[in-house]
Amino acid sequence: MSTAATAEATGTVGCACLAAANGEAAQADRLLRPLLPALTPWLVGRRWFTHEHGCMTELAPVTGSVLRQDGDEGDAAVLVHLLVEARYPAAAARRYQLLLGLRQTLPPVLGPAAVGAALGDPWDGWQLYEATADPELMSLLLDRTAAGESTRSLLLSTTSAQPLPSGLAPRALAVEQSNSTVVYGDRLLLKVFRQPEPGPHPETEVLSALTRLGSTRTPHLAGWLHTPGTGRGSTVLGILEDFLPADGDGWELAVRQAVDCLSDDRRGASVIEGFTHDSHTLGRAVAEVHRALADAFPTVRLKAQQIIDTVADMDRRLAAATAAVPAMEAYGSRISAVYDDFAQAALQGRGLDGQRVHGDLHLGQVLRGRDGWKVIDFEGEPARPIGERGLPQSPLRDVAGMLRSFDYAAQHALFELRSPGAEAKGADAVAERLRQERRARAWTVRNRRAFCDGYAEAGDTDPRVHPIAMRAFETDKAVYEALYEAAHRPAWLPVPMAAIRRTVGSREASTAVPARGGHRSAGGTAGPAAEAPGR
Ligand SMILES: Nc1ncnc2c1ncn2[C@@H]1O[C@H](COP(=O)(O)OP(=O)(O)O)[C@@H](O)[C@H]1O
Ligand SMILES: O=P(O)(O)O[C@H]1O[C@H](CO)[C@@H](O[C@H]2O[C@H](CO)[C@@H](O)[C@H](O)[C@H]2O)[C@H](O)[C@H]1O
Repeated sequence: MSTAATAEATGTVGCACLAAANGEAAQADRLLRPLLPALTPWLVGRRWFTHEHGCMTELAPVTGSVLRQDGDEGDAAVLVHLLVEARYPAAAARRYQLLLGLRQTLPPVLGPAAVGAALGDPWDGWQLYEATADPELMSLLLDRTAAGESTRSLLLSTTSAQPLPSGLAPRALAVEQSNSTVVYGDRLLLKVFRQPEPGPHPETEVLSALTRLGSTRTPHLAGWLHTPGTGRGSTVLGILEDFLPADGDGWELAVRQAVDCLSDDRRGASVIEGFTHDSHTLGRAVAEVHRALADAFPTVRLKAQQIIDTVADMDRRLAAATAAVPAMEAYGSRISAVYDDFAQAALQGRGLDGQRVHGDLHLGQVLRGRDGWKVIDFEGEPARPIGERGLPQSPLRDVAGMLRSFDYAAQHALFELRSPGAEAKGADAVAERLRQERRARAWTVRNRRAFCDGYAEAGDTDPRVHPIAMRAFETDKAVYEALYEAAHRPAWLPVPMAAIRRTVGSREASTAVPARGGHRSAGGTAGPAAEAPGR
């Protein structure tokens, strides 16, 4: 890896900064203009691009900078860092962070990252591509910013006075969700936020607090990329954390085990119980993380008004989901009844403990390593405004997210086992399918129970003593999932819809709607042995 220097927007080598405060957008505009023709169609196809109602009218530059290797002959790879704003006639603008590579000729290995050709100076005819796929450029980014030779619009702050390890080989993680991730030599991981917003970032806040506390259940924060300034004047662009070696994330491990457990061929006593120990230790790990978060951030007692506000928020989400998912309409009043139970319990004086939470906890957010489960991705729920994600909430929300995830894993295992045209293959195939469905339900119940047992042992509360709150949180999560699936994976929509059907059904079947005075908390009291709702 050669050394590097920053270059000006014009592409002239030797100037350490791109944009002075004045005219920053104008310089970014000069950078963006030749890239726009190829960039726009590519951008709208990204998994992290949000499609608003109405056509995007403009992709406007906000800031831009260029990093290039020192001493190159003008034909080496160039890294263009851009913040751009997608603008719409009738929706708020959205800001995106782009890391783009430019080379005169694209090597075949970078073919899958290709965006198109630049048109106009200073890179007319150069090939544009997604830079996180290019190890050379990702080394350049980390080395330069770590050396403090950043551009004016891109800085790296670190949590330790020790220098970062150098010479680590970068590789992009193939999974691309809301963000893009690059691993450096299995030591460090850089997560690039694709829709960065000004102000403090929930994940930086949580990981820096937990790193200070010495938490062993979460990755240590090594640093963060950001724009200059302080408070709301600065934008966190990415975080650098320890890479946690793992045999897999909870989702892969759970689905793999559930497939074995559901199928006739692979079943045995050890397979049936296969994941329950993991679910149990996972419950304990999540309780430990909740305890650490309660130590690091303020805790509150959520009283009637706050719970009523939460219910109003759930109702708003339900309205949005009903507009987006026609099948939701049939359940609207029954879902509202689940939320009303929660509000009623609060009005009868039963509160809940509130604290900083994860906000988007599911099996994909936990990694199983040699020393147990680790919890990652503290960005909070992507659909919530960033400024609200750090507000104290009931940790039962996270528990509800994880319980929903066990249902997802079992349903996904069923999907993987589906043999096309089973019905046409006769009675045996139909009977096998029914067996698999029964086993999927049993797998879910077993693992939810094991998780709650672990959580109750290591934490302050057993989620099952709060059936009313849990039913509301799980229903709200399923409504969120329906919205998410409708937008991103319509084929998965039946999973949350089936959960909603069961949850409203379980409310109607139960006699759990409590009599006045019969509760300890807004969650209600069903006794510690009660099964978590939704089954
Ligand atoms: N500290 C870490 N150590 C190892 N792998 C990680 C770490 N953080 C994230 N990952 C991996 O990167 C993937 C994406 O990370 P995540 O924080 O969930 O990003 P996103 O917000 O885009 O979903 C995870 O599913 C996990 O496989
Ligand atoms: O990981 P992200 O922060 O991007 O979370 C979003 O995407 C998740 C899907 O990748 C989505 O999770 C839903 O699907 C999971 C299986 O793919 C399942 O384990 C979760 O229980 C389910 O909610 C998540 O809701 C969304 O915010």
